[in-house]
Amino acid sequence: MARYAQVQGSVALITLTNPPVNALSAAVRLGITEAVTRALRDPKVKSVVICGENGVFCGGADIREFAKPMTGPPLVPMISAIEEGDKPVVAAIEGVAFGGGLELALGCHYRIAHSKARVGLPEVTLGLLPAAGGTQRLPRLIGLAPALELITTGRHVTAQEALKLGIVDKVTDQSAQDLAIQFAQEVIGQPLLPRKLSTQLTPCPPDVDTILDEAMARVKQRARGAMAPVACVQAVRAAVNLPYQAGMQKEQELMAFLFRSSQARALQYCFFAQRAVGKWSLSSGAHSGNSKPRPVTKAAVIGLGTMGRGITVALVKAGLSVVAVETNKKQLEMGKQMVSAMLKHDAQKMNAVPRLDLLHYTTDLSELKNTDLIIEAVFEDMALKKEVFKKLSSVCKPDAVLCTNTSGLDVDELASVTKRPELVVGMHFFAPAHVMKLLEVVRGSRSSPEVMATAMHLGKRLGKVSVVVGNCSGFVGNRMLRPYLDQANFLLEEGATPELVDGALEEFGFPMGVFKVSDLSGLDVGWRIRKEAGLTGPNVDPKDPLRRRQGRRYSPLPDLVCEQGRLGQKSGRGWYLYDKPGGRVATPDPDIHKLLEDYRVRHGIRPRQIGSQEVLERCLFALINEGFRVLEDGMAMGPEGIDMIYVFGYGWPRHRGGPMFYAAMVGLPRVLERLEYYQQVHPDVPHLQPSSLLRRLVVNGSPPLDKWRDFLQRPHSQL
Ligand SMILES: CCCCCCCCCCCCC[C@H](O)CC(=O)SCCNC(=O)CCNC(=O)[C@H](O)C(C)(C)COP(=O)(O)OP(=O)(O)OC[C@H]1O[C@@H](n2cnc3c(N)ncnc32)[C@H](O)[C@@H]1OP(=O)(O)O
Repeated sequence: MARYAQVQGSVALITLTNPPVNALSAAVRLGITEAVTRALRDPKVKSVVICGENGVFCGGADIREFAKPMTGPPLVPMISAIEEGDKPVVAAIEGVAFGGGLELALGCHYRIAHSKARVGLPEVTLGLLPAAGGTQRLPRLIGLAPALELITTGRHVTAQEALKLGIVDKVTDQSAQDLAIQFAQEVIGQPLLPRKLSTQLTPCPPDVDTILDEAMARVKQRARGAMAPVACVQAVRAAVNLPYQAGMQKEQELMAFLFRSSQARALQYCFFAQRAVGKWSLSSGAHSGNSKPRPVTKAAVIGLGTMGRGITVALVKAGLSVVAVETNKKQLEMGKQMVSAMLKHDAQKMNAVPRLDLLHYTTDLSELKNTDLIIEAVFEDMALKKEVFKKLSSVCKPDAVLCTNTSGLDVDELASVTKRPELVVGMHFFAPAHVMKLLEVVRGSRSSPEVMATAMHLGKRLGKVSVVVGNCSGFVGNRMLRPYLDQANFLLEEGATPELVDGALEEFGFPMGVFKVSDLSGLDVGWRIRKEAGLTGPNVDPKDPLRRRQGRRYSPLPDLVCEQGRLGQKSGRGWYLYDKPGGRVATPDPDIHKLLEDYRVRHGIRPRQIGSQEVLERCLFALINEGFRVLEDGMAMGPEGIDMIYVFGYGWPRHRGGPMFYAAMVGLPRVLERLEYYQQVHPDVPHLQPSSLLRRLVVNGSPPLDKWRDFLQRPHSQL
């Protein structure tokens, strides 16, 4: 796991060999320890180079080992032995030096990086802190403020920035390993003490306490309840206030606390879940490993509304040539201006040139003859979308892939109007489409493996976390949102206020509560959908009482709010009051409180005190229950997919792992018991009826999440 060789006569070359990222597993740590001991003992060896095989220095500690009992030599003494030795050690960094990998390099006396390499301490994103001396050595090397920033955010740094910051000593376009070997010979005999970071003091500006206090305030504000960033600041404080050994002691104490936390488990689960969803499989046996994507060099977007514009920007940024089609000339001109502005803004931030040359705008669908893949993003109306698909089917080349960006309409119905249903697939982007990381790739019953591979591959090129989902109403994300929204509305009827519900959800870790999000999206969106579904407006069954629709409880509160012209942020009033139309600062609105009070009086509802716990249980457990139904119906590959959809598309706090992971953390028996309780109290709310999968899992002793698949009734997959 670490290869030893003697090169150029006097240089010991230690190569980490643990593909794919040379993670510091027990075997690698043992290999390094033995190799370093050998090099330090061998009188013929005058200096040492440490590098990684296959163009990667090291991706850090082996995260998979964190769930198992620790074995092998620990990292801290291993790195100390390198630093304390009397021979110069040079780290040759190619690819990445992340986490424990960078800490290993910081224990070396010199660091040489390839120009394409990246370094960083991303432990915070795993709910941890750099606990192999990173919080003590990095501030000593680059100073307090930059070290705080890197450690609390986990940001990756390019070789060029690392050179500027002083993390690395040299950057090369050639082989970092060759330069390191040459350099290791040049530094033989030079004093080593100034290169041993543990012997140095952290360079501190006079306002050190202010810097630390401000950093603490900043991370607390951003962390939304995550503990690791706070612990990172505490550890770095120790690098300023304490001698090295005491600082290391503090680092270990803080790490021990984080290491055992449910947040660390959740964040590490997310790390692997994010990678797992990319490895999709279908019930037919096709999977990501045996299905080849079609080449896509030229794409098209139909419709230049908000979604179409975002999708266009995302495609151009990924380097694709794009034809943007909008039949309305005025809308086309507006879309063109907005897309150009977005691309220019993005390019400016990255100090790059906007690729406007990749774009072609037209009102004419017949210009799509040569495009490989088309994404339809017109208004959410089945008749209109069908008309577009019919035209696309006759205009586009026979092997062009046709995608729809519908947020919940039936992909099969759209496919049925084309002559190539096997080449039709859903690509459900989330607004703003060039920013949001989530993509639901919706498999229609006839979508071919090749077309699934193409959509998933394109998602990856766009930098999205793409999740394969089944073709059901609302797909996965929006389907699970419905019970959540319903519960929030019911809570208002029963005595809550929008700010009480939102407060509980924000305290839980959502960036915005449900009512603030609704105001941001525009309340008319849901209003229109409810009208079309016959839940409000002229199509309501006249026999239905006001608070009951289609055999179940219904809250007309959102409709009443819309009827008053309160459409959310854009109209300056929604569930909250805003300073102006388009304003963003929400303040509680006495008119909404009055509306709620009058409503309760009118319907004879006696308001009651509602606490945060009830808000969370009713909103989140209802959503989770629908997640179990999604699994039961075979609409998702597994709980990991659902969790990634919620983390990347709906603001679910990552340190809580996603709804299904959260359910497992809370305990499935508890979730079931609370759902049963609320179902008894609200028998007219079917979505509180616990799903049969949840019941089966509880009866079977609540197996861990990765075993849930075994309890699905077969054949179940609709994928
Ligand atoms: C009980 C009380 C105990 C108390 C105290 C305990 C103290 C313990 C002491 C520990 C000391 C801590 C030391 C250190 O500070 C901690 C760390 O180093 S944590 C790890 C930090 N590193 C990272 O976060 C990097 C994570 N990886 C990446 O960012 C990327 O994978 C990459 C390296 C940039 C490569 O990206 P890609 O090329 O895109 O490839 P993938 O991402 O798809 O990865 C490929 C493959 O590799 C797996 N993998 C990647 N990194 C790791 C890793 N560090 N460990 C294990 N596995 C890793 C990844 O999962 C992929 O595999 P797949 O999932 O597809 O099977």
